[in-house]
Amino acid sequence: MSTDQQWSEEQHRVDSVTNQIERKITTLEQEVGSFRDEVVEMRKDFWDEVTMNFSEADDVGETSTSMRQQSQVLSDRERSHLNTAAALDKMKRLHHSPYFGRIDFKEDGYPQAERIYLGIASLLDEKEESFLVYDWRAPISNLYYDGAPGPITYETPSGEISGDIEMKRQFVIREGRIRFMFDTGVTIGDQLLQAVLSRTSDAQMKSIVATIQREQNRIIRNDRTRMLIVQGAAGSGKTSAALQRVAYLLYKYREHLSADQMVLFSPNPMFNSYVSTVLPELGEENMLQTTFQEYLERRLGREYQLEDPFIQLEYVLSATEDAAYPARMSGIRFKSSESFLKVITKYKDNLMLAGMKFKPVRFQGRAVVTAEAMEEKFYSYEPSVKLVNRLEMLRDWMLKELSAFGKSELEAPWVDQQLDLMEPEELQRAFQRLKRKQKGKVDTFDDFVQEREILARMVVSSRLKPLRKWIKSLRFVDVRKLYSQLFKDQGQMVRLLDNEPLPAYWEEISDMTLRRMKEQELAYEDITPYLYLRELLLGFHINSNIRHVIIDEAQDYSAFQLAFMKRLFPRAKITALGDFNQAIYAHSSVLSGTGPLTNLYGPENTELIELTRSYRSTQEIVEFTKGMVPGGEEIIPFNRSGEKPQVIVTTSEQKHLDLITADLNALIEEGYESVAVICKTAEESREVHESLSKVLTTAPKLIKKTTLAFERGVHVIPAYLAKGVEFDAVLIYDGSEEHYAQEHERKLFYTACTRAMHLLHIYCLGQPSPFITSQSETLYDTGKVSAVQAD
Ligand SMILES: Nc1ncnc2c1ncn2[C@@H]1O[C@H](COP(=O)(O)OP(=O)(O)OP(=O)(O)O)[C@@H](O)[C@H]1O
Repeated sequence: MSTDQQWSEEQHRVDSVTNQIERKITTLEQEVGSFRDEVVEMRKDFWDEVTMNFSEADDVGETSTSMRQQSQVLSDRERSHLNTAAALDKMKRLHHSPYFGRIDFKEDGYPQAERIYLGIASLLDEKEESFLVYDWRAPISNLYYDGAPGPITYETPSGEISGDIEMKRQFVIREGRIRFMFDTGVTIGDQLLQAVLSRTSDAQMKSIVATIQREQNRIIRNDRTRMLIVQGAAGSGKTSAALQRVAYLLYKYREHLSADQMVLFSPNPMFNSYVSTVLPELGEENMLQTTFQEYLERRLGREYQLEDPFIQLEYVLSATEDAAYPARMSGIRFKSSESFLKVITKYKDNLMLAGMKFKPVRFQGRAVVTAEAMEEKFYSYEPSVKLVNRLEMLRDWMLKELSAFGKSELEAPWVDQQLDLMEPEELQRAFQRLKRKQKGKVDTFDDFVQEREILARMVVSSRLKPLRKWIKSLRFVDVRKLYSQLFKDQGQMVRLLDNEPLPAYWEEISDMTLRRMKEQELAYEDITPYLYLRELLLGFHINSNIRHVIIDEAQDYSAFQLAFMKRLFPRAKITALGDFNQAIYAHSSVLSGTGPLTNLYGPENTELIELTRSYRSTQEIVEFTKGMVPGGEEIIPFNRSGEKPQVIVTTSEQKHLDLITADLNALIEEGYESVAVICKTAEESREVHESLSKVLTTAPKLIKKTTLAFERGVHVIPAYLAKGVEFDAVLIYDGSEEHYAQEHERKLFYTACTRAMHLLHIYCLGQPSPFITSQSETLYDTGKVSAVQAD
């Protein structure tokens, strides 16, 4: 406990630092103002300042030098303006809460300990000699997160430093006043974390820099491994750690790394908005954010109707009675597997020898180059030449064939017809164009024969232009046929599989795939393999600018997709964050210790960090939910108490809805800011939303896969869209046996329940799910919700 004297000394320091910040703010505001005025003036006067003279060659040179100098001065000023504005912005962020931690570190060989204060940015004193505040990402700040009081060493760019941590202290400073202050031991104090976690949830995620835990710090500061896998329980801070890690890397490598060289793959667009404020809060620009589906749409969306993962999941969850269900499931598993990846790779290798499919080049219904001729040509090249290079050779040959064809068409009747249809002005314009192109070589229209030939050439060339473009972009490779072929020829698939068996229901899988492709559709499980095959054949569209790829909810990616991403970003380090207990998609989990994720770069380039402490939910909710999943006994709740989860059983739909309505109204009345009614599917969410809209005092919001922003209030949401986000209170709409009993529904149910921070109420229309009843009755209460009695 800190004494009054310590408190007043610290407050004194806060006051002094705040005063210095205020003085800096005043100076910087003046500087920003004058730079801005200067830039505005310079832009206005730009042309006056430049000496303009174009009469002689020398003068032109002088003019351009003058322009260059002037624009150099302008861009220097603009840069100064931006830098000063950024410094001002930083001061403003520090103003009301300049720091949150202190350590006293005595370096070996020095008589006295240095007091090191940590904040979200660094601050020098007025003489610019010593640090009043260190950035939380500075090397020395690591001591705060990683070290307990006692002897310690830490790394700096200039070598290792050893010493003793004599004290570690935490603050909460608001509006320049110390609100909390306490000294802590090994970890960053429970008290502050208690306070932070007891708050109500927000529409936007918050930064956690003041309370980063030791194991999270390992994730944040890990910058050596090529592949960092984080397996963490629900609410263990995976997303938080990932975002602070981005801020850390941007700081540490600020000379070489910018925000647009990092990309975060999120589970859905709403999640993007949920996390988008963390980095700006820390004074950094956001990294690029996208979803895997968005990427796929960009690549294939114009050619096919693409199924998204949510539609696939809806099918998996609700079509169990469908006769084709087992085959679809078997297909999903197979097409997401590493085996299928190998099949496609081998298939491509085999295509070097035989089996390529081409689309003929046709013009006005006539073959310019037949598919057979292309095949023959393709296989006439040296077999040792790479497939992509052979395609390029083929392309060049085809372009020549097309030119020859064009020549042979000059006398064709359709060309005459075309010329007859041209208006005189049109002819004149065409001629002018041609003249420009040929740089005056063509003088007049005198010679009729020459004129006709020139124009005919032009007409033919313009009509063949799309074909030329088509050939140049290698679209003559019939990827659709090649992919279909995999499902048409069972013998070939058996050979490609080597010794592995064909997946169950192979015939049905093949029929299903071919049928959908005929309709110009690709099932979600087919999209990545299809794209992979296309890229293998035509060359990978790689992105070498990206240096860090962060994959959140990594358990939702198939082995196939991850391998694909590895190729896509050849120069990137990957951080994959996930929880195998939340793997709700039909493809198997990729997060096991020796699983496909580790295989991507090999164990020597991979590090796995596990997070077992769960921060989001109260102890009671964690104790209850951890019993639902295998390995759950490892999950440690953070020491924050609340009421036990409630299980409310009803027998009539009307009563069910009445109880939920009363509960929601009571929660709103009590001041809960974000409440979710979590349903199983989108269809159920729509129906529940409709019913609740009629009876609730506050209009509920329906969350759909297209919802972009996350707001406070009452939400009705399908469980799979609630991934990654959290609510003060969660009401499971129907946790009955009928809804959640199958093994594949276990993780979905777990995911839904673990979204709750403070309250979890599970309504069951009928017998409760076995995921509830298989647990000790001491972990939950039954039917105590609100004044309304359950039946
Ligand atoms: N060190 C910390 N200090 C303060 N809050 C924390 C800390 N770690 C996690 N939290 C809080 O716990 C909650 C869960 O964190 P986060 O969403 O990052 O977890 P997650 O592991 O990604 O969860 P899930 O897999 O269930 O989506 C958030 O409210 C976050 O702010």
